Amino acid sequence: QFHMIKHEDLTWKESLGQGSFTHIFRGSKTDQRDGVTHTTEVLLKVLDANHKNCWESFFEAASLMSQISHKHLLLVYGISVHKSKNIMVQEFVKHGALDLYLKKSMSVSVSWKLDVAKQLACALNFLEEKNIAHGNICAKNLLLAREGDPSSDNSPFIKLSDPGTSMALLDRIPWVAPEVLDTLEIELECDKWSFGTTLWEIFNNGEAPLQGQDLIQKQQFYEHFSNLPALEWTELADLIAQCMQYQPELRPSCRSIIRQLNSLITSGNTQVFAICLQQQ
Ligand SMILES: N#Cc1ccc(Nc2nc(N)cc(-n3cnc(CCO)c3)n2)cc1
Repeated sequence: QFHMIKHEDLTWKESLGQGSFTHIFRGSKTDQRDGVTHTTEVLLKVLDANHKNCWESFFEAASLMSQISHKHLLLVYGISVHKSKNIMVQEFVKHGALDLYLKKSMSVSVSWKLDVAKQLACALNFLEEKNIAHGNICAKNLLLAREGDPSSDNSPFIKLSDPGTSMALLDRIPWVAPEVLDTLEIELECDKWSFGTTLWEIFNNGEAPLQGQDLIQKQQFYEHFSNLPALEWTELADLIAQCMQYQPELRPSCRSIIRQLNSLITSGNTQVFAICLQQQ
């Protein structure tokens, strides 16, 4: 159900790091179209040979993303199978994963963060309308295509990456919704929970929630119905709390999330505007 790419059409460049079961490389692919050779910069995501057992979810993720297209969904060109390696060929997104970007550049503004949050909410709304659950929403799976900088006033642009191989569920606490640990089913409401966790990450400069806690402590976080430490901005903390409700049916719809983000953007701008007026 997706395009097969010949191994000889791929060029491998430097390694860009390792995920849990995957290794990523910068690369390029060539293809002939109407007799002309095109070379495209790509991201090569290799699934470790010794994790072949989860290659189904790897390819399922790829095929899901390649069947639908949206400006905030990562483009997957296809897959390539060579010897014992399964390779997903993705569009190369210029600035890489958002969690690393936020950790590096501590100076992104509140409006920048709200803009990114709104783009993610739009991507989720698109998936919700197609009744597709992503299952692995987190800052690491948000890729930054455009930095956007305050001077030239152009805004950031993100792409939601493939769900990736479903890592061990306990490791994904507190991104994975609590009910998933019981049902092992990914529903639309699960993405709302993960959206709340990702919002928390974005407004904590990419810091991972429950950083450094071991699996027992993470399991207890759910057993005690705990919540993440609330942000100072109470309206934003409220939105995160709504998304991270233990009862899935009480979590807000994407439309409600977008509406609340819009009013935070407006109120944020109003506050900045008021401060500017005071300073005149
Ligand atoms: N320095 C640097 C730098 C690194 C990477 C990119 N580009 C890119 N493009 C993609 N399609 C996917 C990813 N990617 C990054 N981490 C993961 C694993 C977690 O999802 C996937 N990175 C750009 C610059």
